Amino acid sequence: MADLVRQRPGFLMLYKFAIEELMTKLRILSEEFDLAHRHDPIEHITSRVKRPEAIEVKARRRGLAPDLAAIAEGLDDVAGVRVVCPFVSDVYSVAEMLTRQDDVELLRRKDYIATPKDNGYRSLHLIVRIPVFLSDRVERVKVEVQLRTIAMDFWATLEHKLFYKYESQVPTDFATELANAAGLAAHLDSRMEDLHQRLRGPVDEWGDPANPAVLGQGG
Ligand SMILES: Nc1nc2c(ncn2[C@@H]2O[C@H](COP(=O)(O)OP(=O)(O)OP(=O)(O)O)[C@@H](O)[C@H]2O)c(=O)[nH]1
Ligand SMILES: Nc1ncnc2c1ncn2[C@@H]1O[C@H](COP(=O)(O)OP(=O)(O)OP(=O)(O)O)[C@@H](O)[C@H]1O
Repeated sequence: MADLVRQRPGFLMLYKFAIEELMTKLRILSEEFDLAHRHDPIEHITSRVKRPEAIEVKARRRGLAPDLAAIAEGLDDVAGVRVVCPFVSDVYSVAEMLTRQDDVELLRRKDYIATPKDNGYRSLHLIVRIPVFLSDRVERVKVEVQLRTIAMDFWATLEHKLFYKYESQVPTDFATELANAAGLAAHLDSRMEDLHQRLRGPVDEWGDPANPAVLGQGG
């Protein structure tokens, strides 16, 4: 299957283009929101096209037929974008601003912030489909968008390194430690969110903080 993917470079190129389209949308939201509200809701963005070998492993695990149409249909994360936000409220704002765009079709939404996974994993996942305009046609391509805070990303990145791919082998006491650590990260997020809201204060009729002095912007 990995060879099949490699032999058709146009297949993965489509996902690369979809990522570029989505990254442009996110960069525009980031810059414009910052200008309008004096707060950038995006800390950083990363992306990846899944490697042919990883596509093969996952396609086999899912029992997919060995053809590109089955992979495109059956795998949602061949193209992946990860948006890391300063605050939890930013995660939901960015998701909302992205999914209300006319050409972004929301296929699935999993809120692992409202309902964390048993191991403690928290993030908001969206599967979206966006149009990619080619020389002779338009292709609608799926992209997995993971939105999370810096604290959630810190935990998930280290957990991925330690355990994610070896879930069944995690000893119980390790799993408990890990879930506790995720709880600490969530607590930190909630304290930082509280500070953020207090610093912003009530917003005026333009959507700007009514308390610029507190942000160091008062005359
Ligand atoms: N570090 C970490 N990442 C996770 C965890 N769960 C999900 N993810 C990430 O989120 C992606 C999608 O996970 P889900 O939304 O649960 O999707 P799924 O199709 O049910 O699960 P997968 O077969 O893992 O893709 C995964 O491929 C990982 O990149 C986790 O427990 N730890
Ligand atoms: N949506 C995404 N955006 C950016 N990076 C991602 C995304 N999903 C996974 N990654 C990163 O890509 C790297 C390779 O991950 P891989 O393609 O093997 O998938 P995975 O999501 O970790 O696992 P699985 O294959 O079980 O879904 C990892 O570092 C992972 O954190």
